Amino acid sequence: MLKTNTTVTPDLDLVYKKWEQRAPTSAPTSKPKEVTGQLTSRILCEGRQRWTDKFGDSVRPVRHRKVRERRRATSASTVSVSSRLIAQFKTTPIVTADTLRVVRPFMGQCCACLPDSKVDLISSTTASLGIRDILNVKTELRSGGWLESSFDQLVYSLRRKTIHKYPEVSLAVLTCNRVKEALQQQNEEAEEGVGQMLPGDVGAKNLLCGMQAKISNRLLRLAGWFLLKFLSYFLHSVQIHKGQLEMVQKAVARGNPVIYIPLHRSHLDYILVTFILWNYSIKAPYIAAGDNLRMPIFSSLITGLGGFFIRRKLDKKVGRKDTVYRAVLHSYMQELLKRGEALEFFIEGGRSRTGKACQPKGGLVSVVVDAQLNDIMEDAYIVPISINYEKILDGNFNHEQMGLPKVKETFIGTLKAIWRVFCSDFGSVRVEFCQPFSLKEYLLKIQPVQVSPPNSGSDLSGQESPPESPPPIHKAGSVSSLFGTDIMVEDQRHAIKQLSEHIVHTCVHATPVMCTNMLAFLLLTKHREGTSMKQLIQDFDWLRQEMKNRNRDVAFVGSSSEVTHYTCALLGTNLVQRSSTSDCDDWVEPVLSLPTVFELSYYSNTLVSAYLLESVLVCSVIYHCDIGLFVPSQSRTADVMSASTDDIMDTACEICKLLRYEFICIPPCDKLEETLLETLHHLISRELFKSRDQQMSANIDPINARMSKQFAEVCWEDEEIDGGIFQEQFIKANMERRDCVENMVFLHHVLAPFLESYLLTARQINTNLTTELPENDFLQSVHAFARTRVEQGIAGYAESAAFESIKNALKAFQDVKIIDCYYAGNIRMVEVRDHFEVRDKINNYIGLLESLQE
Ligand SMILES: CCCCCCCCCCCCCCCC(=O)SCCNC(=O)CCNC(=O)[C@H](O)C(C)(C)COP(=O)(O)OP(=O)(O)OC[C@H]1O[C@@H](n2cnc3c(N)ncnc32)[C@H](O)[C@@H]1OP(=O)(O)O
Repeated sequence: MLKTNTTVTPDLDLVYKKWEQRAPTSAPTSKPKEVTGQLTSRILCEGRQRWTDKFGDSVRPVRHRKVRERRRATSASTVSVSSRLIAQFKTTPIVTADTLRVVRPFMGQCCACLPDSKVDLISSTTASLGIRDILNVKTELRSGGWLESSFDQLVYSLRRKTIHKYPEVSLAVLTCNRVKEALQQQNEEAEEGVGQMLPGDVGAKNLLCGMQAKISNRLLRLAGWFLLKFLSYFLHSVQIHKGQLEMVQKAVARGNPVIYIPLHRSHLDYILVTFILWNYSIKAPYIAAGDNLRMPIFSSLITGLGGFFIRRKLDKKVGRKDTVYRAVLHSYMQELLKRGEALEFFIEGGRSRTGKACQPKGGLVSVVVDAQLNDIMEDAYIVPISINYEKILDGNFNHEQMGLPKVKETFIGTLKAIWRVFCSDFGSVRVEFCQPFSLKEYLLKIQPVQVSPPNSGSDLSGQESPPESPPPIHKAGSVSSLFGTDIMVEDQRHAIKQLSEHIVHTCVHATPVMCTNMLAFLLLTKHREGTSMKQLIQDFDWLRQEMKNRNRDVAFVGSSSEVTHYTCALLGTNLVQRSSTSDCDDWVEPVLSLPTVFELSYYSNTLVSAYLLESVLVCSVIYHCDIGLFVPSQSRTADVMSASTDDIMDTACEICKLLRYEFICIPPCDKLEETLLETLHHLISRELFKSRDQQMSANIDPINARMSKQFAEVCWEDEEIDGGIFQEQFIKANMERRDCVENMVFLHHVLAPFLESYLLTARQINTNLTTELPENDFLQSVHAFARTRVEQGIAGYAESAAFESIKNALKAFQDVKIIDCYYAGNIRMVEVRDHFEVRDKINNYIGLLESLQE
């Protein structure tokens, strides 16, 4: 059968290509019947054969019949004929099979800094348990009787054990000392004329009523059945790793609270997490929901399914802490934790607008840490979660990346969005539950937290509490730092920040790579001017191998050719354009105009983390060695300057520091210098860089000596550094080999759009920020400048006009003490720092960033 297929393939391709050239895509019905018939059966045959070859007869491609029929009916006008055919038979590349167990890397394992958690909950079989498609319940209904086969979803739903007891905590919250003291303090302030007087505890009661969840087992069961039935209308599969869920089940069984912390990509995230847990009969978590979701009908659904409402900003007024609100929220969460309930919150504080993880927020994490430090619970398990979509359900964020305000959620808007979702195709979703780790172990490992007195947890009210008493409520007024000069608590704040960053870093590196991420990444880094389909498929293969080498999981299988065609169709013609060329191969081109390019870079950004440090080092070498990477190859000289490792490392660290609002480059338990040195070594071993030793006299500063020593240790283990002489390493780019140059250009392209945003922000600070300005006005002016550059064709990368990057750049320049921000009333102002070195500093940054532009 395989033989027949291989012989048939070229002929059919030819017939099909000829037909496609004749028939315009707008008239797909003109396709001759015999071609459609032949092609259809070929694809089906090939697909089935490949499937059987790979997985045997026991596993079938999962595809909902209704979806197939509906998609057949609706897809005609939107995608080209070839793409449409591929989309219809997409079961081949997308797989939800048990038997994938051997080839896939097991993602999300605990970091080496948590040795006990790393070996806890996991067994020798965990990694090999394989992938499951949650929407396919047939595999779970073993008996296969009449009832099961006719009403599979209903039977499955009724068999879930969802009768859990959810505690009532209102009384405990309202009578706890923290809330009472907060009310007392507020009333004292009101008497002094600063705040508003509240009768008794009415204020706290109202706040709690509007906040708390009222989980209903019946509603959960109904929602579970509904989702089983309808998710397959717009999703092909929801893939999870069975081993990961087994670990979560074990953690839950221990009775300690489990804290689910997902990265936030879409409104479907929280639905999927509870839905998956429901599938495994695990108790639903209490989920922190921003009060922007408080809408008629939806509010009741949200609270009934586990959501509790929190303010997106805790304090209503800048500079005035709402102590009562903070106390109520804090006590509510801690009462739940005391009773062993699971919590879930989105640590980034909102959905990512860029496809990259956002900087984590510490507020809710601090409540959990506080509960641990105050022995409110014995221990808690943290479960980082990463969810990735082949196509994002929430549309795109182009509007906000163009500097326009976020459109507010409304009842009608939500209904429209749900309708739109039901009428579209979003491919598959992969949900990665990382290995749960013990909070106790993490906190014990961090010295500053350990040394804090037992009852001095950091909390939402920013308090330090004396032992044996509830924490006193802080004094209102401080805007930036809560704790003033109290070093111990400041340390604790830092520890909570580190924990949050650790969680986000784990999630980012566990994120499975979808086909849309890979295609967008290739188009934006390697083929901005477009390429032939043949070349694109080759590169797709190369990138798959790269991901494997970098221990990243790729969430699909199948031939790169089919996956590439399918991905082009899924992204759609407004992002990726295809045209036929004379040599019977398609030409594929990314759409780089504003604002479409932001959507493409959203998908591409998932992969940046895999190349981040290499790209940083290549940028550093470009800056120091002044290599003509961007000049045409014929005028390029192989004889290039070399630079000392110290200089290269310093600049690389500086770039990482500058980009700290874009990426968490390394987990907080690692040292940046060491990780960069390892990466440098790796690049030398790949021959992208050449290294050369130079004997230096001992008259050197200790930092340089240490760096070179470290480098020598990493690169040349047997090399001795003795007495006053050491070997200083010099690095230069390998311009002699074409593949090395191409690789460097590629690695440069990974970060170049971000660096361009930073460059134009620096230039605007230098020239336009002559007096203090409202931050928003200044941001808008930088953004207008960025857009104009794109429109005039001056910009190297249209993505550089992304509003999010410009905002991050401004924050970074504040961090490196070039600008100052302060509040004038409720308005945030920016100004250039009044310091004699500031101009030199900004010019240095401009120099560095300009050297990295093509
Ligand atoms: C089977 C069927 C299934 C169906 C199933 C359906 C499920 C149906 C459920 C729906 C569920 C919806 C879910 C929607 C999803 C969202 O709505 S996402 C948006 C809402 N969620 C979040 O934002 C969570 C993460 N955010 C946070 O943690 C933020 O810190 C907060 C709590 C929102 C506050 O933000 P903020 O006002 O901007 O303040 P922030 O600077 O973060 O700090 C606040 C305080 O925290 C403390 N803090 C902050 N950082 C630190 C630190 N490092 N150390 C110590 N203390 C710190 C301090 O006390 C600080 O106060 P200050 O001393 O600075 O004044």
